[in-house]
Amino acid sequence: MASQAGTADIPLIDITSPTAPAEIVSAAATFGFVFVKNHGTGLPPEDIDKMFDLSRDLFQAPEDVKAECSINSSSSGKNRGWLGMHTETLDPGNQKACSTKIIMAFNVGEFVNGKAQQPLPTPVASREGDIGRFADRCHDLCNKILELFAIGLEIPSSEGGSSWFSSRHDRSKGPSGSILRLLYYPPLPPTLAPTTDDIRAGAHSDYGSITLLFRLPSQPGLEILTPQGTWASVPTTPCPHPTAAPAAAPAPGDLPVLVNIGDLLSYWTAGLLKSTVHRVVFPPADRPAERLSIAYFCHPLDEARLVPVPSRVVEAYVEAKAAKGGVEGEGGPEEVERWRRGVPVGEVTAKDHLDARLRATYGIE
Ligand SMILES: O=C(O)CCC(=O)C(=O)O
Ligand SMILES: [Fe+2]
Repeated sequence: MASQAGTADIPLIDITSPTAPAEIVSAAATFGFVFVKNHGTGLPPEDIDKMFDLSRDLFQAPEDVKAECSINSSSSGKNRGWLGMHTETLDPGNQKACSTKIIMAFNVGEFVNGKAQQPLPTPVASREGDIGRFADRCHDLCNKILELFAIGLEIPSSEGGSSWFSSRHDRSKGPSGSILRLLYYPPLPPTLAPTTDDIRAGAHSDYGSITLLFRLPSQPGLEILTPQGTWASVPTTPCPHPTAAPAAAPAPGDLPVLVNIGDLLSYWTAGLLKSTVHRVVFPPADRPAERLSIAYFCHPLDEARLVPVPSRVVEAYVEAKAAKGGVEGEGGPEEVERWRRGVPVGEVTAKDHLDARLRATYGIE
């Protein structure tokens, strides 16, 4: 098992800066995670706070109210709705059976004309508009970020240039597997002190293109697996520069947005952009024991074909990797070969990829 390291020194980026494309590619290629300053995201801090309030109302609702919108119900649709504890097995080999709920989530799929395409639990049904607007803004931010990646990867304008990725995430062209997920990690009763082996969310990588992650200032717990095989905690506020004056505690919505690369974008870039394994651990005893977070999993259009990215930066990376016979931990010759072929075995479209991951995680067919 990986040992504990310190804190991950994940860079903080201003997406409106002219240097953002190079900075974001470098952070994604090094850490797979990057902090994005709230400024320029199009996500007003008040909206983020409002989503946390809504999330609290949802999770405080009685179990039977939430269960009406279960992910297993036929009216919710694939990968949508309420998930209780053991519905999700992120890391079956290492996650210990803890006899209480360790993670609860509500997955909201794409809206059509401002309407959710699944039942919403009573406590939040009247706030459908807020949820839809937040998901839309998250998607728009993801597209801004994907544009920065396209610029940073120097995709020629003859091939689509800065919109190479975002055009494949343009929801006006069709459905995608994008999901807004509200997460709640309940406090453990004192009789159930977690052992060091108990993990709140098992080690996993995300499936899609990129994930936006919103957390609360007083609720750490997220850790990433470093290339050295150790776990490093991800601070809720980026580490200040050593010489900077200590900042006042930020309000939740003022925190930078944490962005991470998913498997699909990593695959698409032959492993240049890293899809980093991460997990959520229990907090030290002096911290509030419950934890809330919100994730937006951005996926390409279902029918987006997984063709090679026309980028000389990616190509140079592949050539360098091939020359070394593949780099350990960054995908070997097989990955290089898959990328050269352009189409992974059995996965022609983004939907093929997502379906394969959902089958492995939830047994969803
Ligand atoms: O709650 C968190 O901080 C992370 C959640 C996560 O990684 C996920 O749902 O994929
Ligand atoms: Fe995740």
